[in-house]
Amino acid sequence: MEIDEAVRGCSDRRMRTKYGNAVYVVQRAFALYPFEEIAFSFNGGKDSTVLLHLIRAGYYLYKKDSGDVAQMDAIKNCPLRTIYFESPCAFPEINSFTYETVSTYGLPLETIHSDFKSGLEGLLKEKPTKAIFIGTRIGDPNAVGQEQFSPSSPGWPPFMRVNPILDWSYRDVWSFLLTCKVKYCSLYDQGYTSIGSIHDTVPNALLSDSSTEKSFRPAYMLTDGRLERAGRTKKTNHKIEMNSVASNGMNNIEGEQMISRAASIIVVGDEILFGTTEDKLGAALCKKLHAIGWRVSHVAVVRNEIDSVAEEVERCKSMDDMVFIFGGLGPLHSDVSVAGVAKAFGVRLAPDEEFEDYLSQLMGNNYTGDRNEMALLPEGITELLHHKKLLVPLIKCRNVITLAATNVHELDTEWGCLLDNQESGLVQAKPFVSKHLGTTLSDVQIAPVLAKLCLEFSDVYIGCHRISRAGPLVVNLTGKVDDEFSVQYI
Ligand SMILES: Cc1cc2nc3c(=O)[nH]c(=O)nc-3n(C[C@H](O)[C@H](O)[C@H](O)COP(=O)(O)O)c2cc1C
Ligand SMILES: Nc1ncnc2c1ncn2[C@@H]1O[C@H](COP(=O)(O)OP(=O)(O)OP(=O)(O)O)[C@@H](O)[C@H]1O
Ligand SMILES: [Mg+2]
Repeated sequence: MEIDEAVRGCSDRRMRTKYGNAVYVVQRAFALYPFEEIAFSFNGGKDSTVLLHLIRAGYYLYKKDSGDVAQMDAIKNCPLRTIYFESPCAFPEINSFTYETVSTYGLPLETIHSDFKSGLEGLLKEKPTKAIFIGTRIGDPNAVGQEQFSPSSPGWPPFMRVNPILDWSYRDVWSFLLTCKVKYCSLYDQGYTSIGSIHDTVPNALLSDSSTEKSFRPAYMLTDGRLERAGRTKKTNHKIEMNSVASNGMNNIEGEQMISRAASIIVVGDEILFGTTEDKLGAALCKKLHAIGWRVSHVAVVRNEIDSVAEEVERCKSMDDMVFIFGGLGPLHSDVSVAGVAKAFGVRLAPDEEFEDYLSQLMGNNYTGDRNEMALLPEGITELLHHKKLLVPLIKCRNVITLAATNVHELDTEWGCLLDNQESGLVQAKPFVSKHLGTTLSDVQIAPVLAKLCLEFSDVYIGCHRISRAGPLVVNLTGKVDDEFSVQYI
């Protein structure tokens, strides 16, 4: 079978792994459901073209494994029921490719001329349909929360959505199509990277060829797969939307400075709780936040357990403007921080191609790329914070920033990068002003004075601490200065 041979014979280990997992899903679907009750949702797009060839390969392997050896030569194609929702707004190139392809591969086509939901209702009434193969991939707007086998949503007719390429990246799709040398719709060679209707799809501007006017490079040349939908004009790109919300960096409008900001810090480390290591980073970060006028509401040390991290993140993320996490980041069994953040936001971990590129550059041959657990980041909520001084960008999930620093020196660098980066959301707030007073008055003498001051100046922080029981008491007064240089307290 030519697809199976092409992939198994290629040198791209990651491709072979992705292919192996996807054809396994296809084979299980054939084992689970009667062949005539399975359909393939095909629309001539690149993802469904990949899926078509995976289904052909999976069907061949399924038949081979079931001992249908006598017929093996005959199984060049997979005569699976194929459904196409044809719309008058489809590109003519998509329509012609779809029709040509089903004819080339002997697919019995059922064309549906209504919207997805009512079309599927009609289909299920007409013919029992238990499962439908779909080319959904992580990163598609409708992929969030789906697995390789996901029942249709409430309100939709009942069937199993089978998504064999759910974990494939944009680059995986193109590696496969090019490795197998299969035909794909001609629009992809004209700069289209994801195809909707003629009204909402244009070539991806990131592929525009500056040397020749109005010409675009082919879709496989797009390097950042997250921007594959940049040519879908009417729909907003989730990532871009998030960036614009978060684009309130240090040099932002003065109005931002009036707002009081609070952060919490979560330190992940069994070794700190065992008492074998001392946390220095929490204290250093408190100082840095204080220096830019942020209040630290809370520093917590938690165990290297997904649930401990998740519970703490869940508490802090809704309480404070920003949450910082240290520790538990990397490939070790105890590195659970990112998984804890994902759990706190109720999303799963999904492969991030860009992050993976950084890791493979950093680790060279030690990073194999087919086991990419370290490049799994919380789906749909992750932004990468880049800086030329960082070898690997920092991970920001909504208002939670995961720091990679393991000592104070590394923290200094990362902090500088965060302050430089507009997307970090670290706005400069009004600075604090602090005064420290020492007194040898006894606690009993000073207590009523401080109580009165607390009542009178409720927006000034008044704290006390001692170096020793017998020594002097240090009183700390902290507030913020307003524009007229009088004290406007927090
Ligand atoms: C065969 C098939 C099954 C679908 N099942 C569901 C479903 O169960 N729930 C749902 O919300 N959308 C379902 N959809 C709609 C898709 O989520 C999505 O809206 C559609 O693929 C359009 O994607 P696009 O906006 O990227 O073009 C289904 C679509 C197809 C083709
Ligand atoms: N009009 C349609 N008819 C049949 N199936 C469809 C249709 N639109 C979407 N699908 C199914 O949903 C999947 C995801 O659609 P999507 O548009 O993201 O991918 P694609 O069309 O294959 O590739 P591209 O992202 O380049 O447009 C398709 O692979 C296909 O299985
Ligand atoms: Mg499409």
